[in-house]
This record gives sequence, C-alpha cells and structure tokens, in this order.
Amino acid sequence: MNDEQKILAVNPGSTSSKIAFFAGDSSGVREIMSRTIEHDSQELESFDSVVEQKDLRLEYITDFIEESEIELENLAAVVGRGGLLKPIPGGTYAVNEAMLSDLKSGRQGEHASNLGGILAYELAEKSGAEPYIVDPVVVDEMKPVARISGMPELERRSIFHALNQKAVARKYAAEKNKNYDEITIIAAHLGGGISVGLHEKGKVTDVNNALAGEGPFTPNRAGTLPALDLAMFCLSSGLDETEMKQKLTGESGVMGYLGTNDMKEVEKRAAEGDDEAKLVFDAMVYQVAKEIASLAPAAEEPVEAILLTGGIAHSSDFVSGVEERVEFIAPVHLYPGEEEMKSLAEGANRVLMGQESARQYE
Ligand SMILES: Nc1ncnc2c1ncn2[C@@H]1O[C@H](COP(=O)(O)OP(=O)(O)OP(=O)(O)O)[C@@H](O)[C@H]1O
Ligand SMILES: CCCC(=O)O
Repeated sequence: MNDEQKILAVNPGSTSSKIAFFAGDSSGVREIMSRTIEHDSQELESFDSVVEQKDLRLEYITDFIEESEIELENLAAVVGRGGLLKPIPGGTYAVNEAMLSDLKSGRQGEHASNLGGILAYELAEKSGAEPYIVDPVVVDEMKPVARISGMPELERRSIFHALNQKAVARKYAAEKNKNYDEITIIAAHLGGGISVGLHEKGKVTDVNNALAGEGPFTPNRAGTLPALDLAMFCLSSGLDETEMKQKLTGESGVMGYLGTNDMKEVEKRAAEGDDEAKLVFDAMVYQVAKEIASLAPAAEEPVEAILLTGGIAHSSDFVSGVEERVEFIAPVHLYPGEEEMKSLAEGANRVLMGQESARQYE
C-alpha cells in the first residue's frame, strides 16, 4: 500500500471494549493488530451511567496502545462506534461539540456505544488525529409512510445495527460490481439484538426498532408484542420502569422461554430431543422470515437479494430454516458474524481518501 494512513478504531460494547489498528489507502483498509478487552461486569455495573465508565475503559485502551507500541502521533484518524444521538442519515461523522454534549448527557438514551464518540474524541485529542463515528445505531433514513405506527402519540423510530447492515450491503454490492446506492436488498442482522432493514438505493427506508420492542424476539429481547395485552401487563405486574425495561430487553425472548440466551445451546438441546427448545428455535426462524417477507412489498423495486448476518447466521439450521421460507422473494446470501471494526476503519478511510465528506452533527 502506498501513502498509507493509520486509523485506530474503538468499539465499546456492553461487556467489552474492542480496539483495532488499521492502515488504509485508496484501495481500502488492512488490520495491523486488534484486541478485545473483556470487562469485569461487576466493575462496569459499579458505575451509575455508561458515560461514567469512560476513564476506566480509556485506561485499558491506553495500556493496549502502549503495549502495542502504536505511535499516536502517526495516527490520521480515531473512529468510534456511534451511539444514541438524534436521528441522522448514514455516513461518517466528525465528532463535534454538539455530538459530545448529547453523548455525555445520555439525553437520547443510554447505550454502551455512546462511549465510542467520546473515546474517539479523547484519543484523537492526544494524537492530533481526526475523531469520527460511522453509521451509529440511530441512522434514520426511513420513508414517511414507514414512520406511521398506528397511534399518533407513538412514531416509529429507526434504531438498528446500521454499521453492520450497511457494511454487508456494501460488500454484497461490491461482489456484484455495483455501488451500494444502486441495489435494493433486505439485510437481517441476527445477534443479541435483531434488526431487519430494507436498503433501497443506499438508504435504509424501513427497519424494525431493535431497541424498543419491534420485530422478531431475540436471544434476550421480546420484540413485537400484542399491544393491548402488554399495556394491561404493565398496569398489573407491579414492575417499575427499570424493571419493565429489564423484563422486555433482558429477560424475554429466548431467555424468557428457556433460561439461556445462547442459541448454540438451544440448537444442541433441540437436537437432543428437547421439544420446547425446538419450538422456540423454530419460532425465532419463523418470526425472522416473516419480518423479512414483510419488507418485500415495502420496496419500490424488486428485491434482488436477502443478506443474513450476525452471530446467529453461523447456525446452518437457522439460516436454512429462514432461507426455505424467504427464497421465493430473492436469493439468500450469508455474511455470518460481523466486521464492525473493519467497517469503522473503512468509514474513516473513505473520508481520509476523499471518497466521501465527513458529515456534521447538529
Ligand atoms: N455457531 C453458532 N450457532 C448458533 N448460534 C450462534 C453461533 N455463534 C453465535 N451464535 C449466537 O449468536 C448470538 C450472539 O450474536 P452476536 O455475537 O452477533 O451478538 P452481540 O454482538 O452480542 O449483539 P449484537 O449483534 O446485537 O450487537 C448468541 O445467541 C450466540 O449464541
Ligand atoms: C440497536 C442496535 C444495537 C443493539 O442491539 O444493542
């Protein structure tokens, strides 16, 4: 690679902080080294808010940088996973004061990825590099008709795995020698959270809100529930707001039915003759397939491919179950796992190489 630029990527998750170091040029990025720091959950839980974990995580990251002999002064960019901001179009954003203020206050909500922009800013300040975030979970490109929920007080919102969905969509487009803004596809991210998005000409025009109880149930989350029954449950359960959030996002879905959030274990139990595990596994396949199919008539042009990604896309039984139900719409392509670190570096690199302009958050 000639005229390489050095990029540091930081991805704070709920239990870990991932760091990776890349070199980029006009043909793309290559990883030089990476590390996943697994945090002690009790240590993280001792803080009252996500933002208060910043110094602890920064200490671990700085140790990694020192051990790896990464020379901060040679960095061109530090890029973090973006968090809960105001709804914004997809792309690479410069970390500015307005963004830092929203991330630090948590006024748009608490999420581990809120630390991504904050950490990128602090590390960039030390090194004179440019701080960025890429395709945060609040990317909102929904078309007006998709925003109508059915109750005027509740507008549908776009909160999803934008970084990974857009990365696999770009990858698929490149495999077909097309640009991302030329394709119409449906991408399903199947992980701890599940989001299924309709990508039309470079925009995600409809997608389930993966954080607020829309879409298929997930390893831990409830997904869409019967609305009136849920309202009655809220009134009668005696749970307060925090407990109800924990119930819907931590103790429902597969965890609620089977007491585990590990889909490998569910698959194993089903193979060993556990009928309940088999039913829940099949129900998740069924709900994911229904969610994918619901987007086919929402597209303005025929859907040319369905992309399955995320940890659960490693399961051959899961993906073949979904494929059998949706292949009548379009061929299914698999991108198991996720490449969030590389996707972050690619977003920063597109700006460094002048292929895209950095957007400003207001
Ligand atoms: N080979 C596999 N077969 C079946 N399930 C798998 C396999 N590998 C991972 N999983 C399941 O994938 C789920 C976790 O997916 P993933 O790692 O994408 O989630 P995450 O990164 O924690 O959350 P998110 O994707 O929402 O950011 C777990 O339920 C895990 O058991
Ligand atoms: C909404 C995307 C991220 C998550 O599932 O937590």
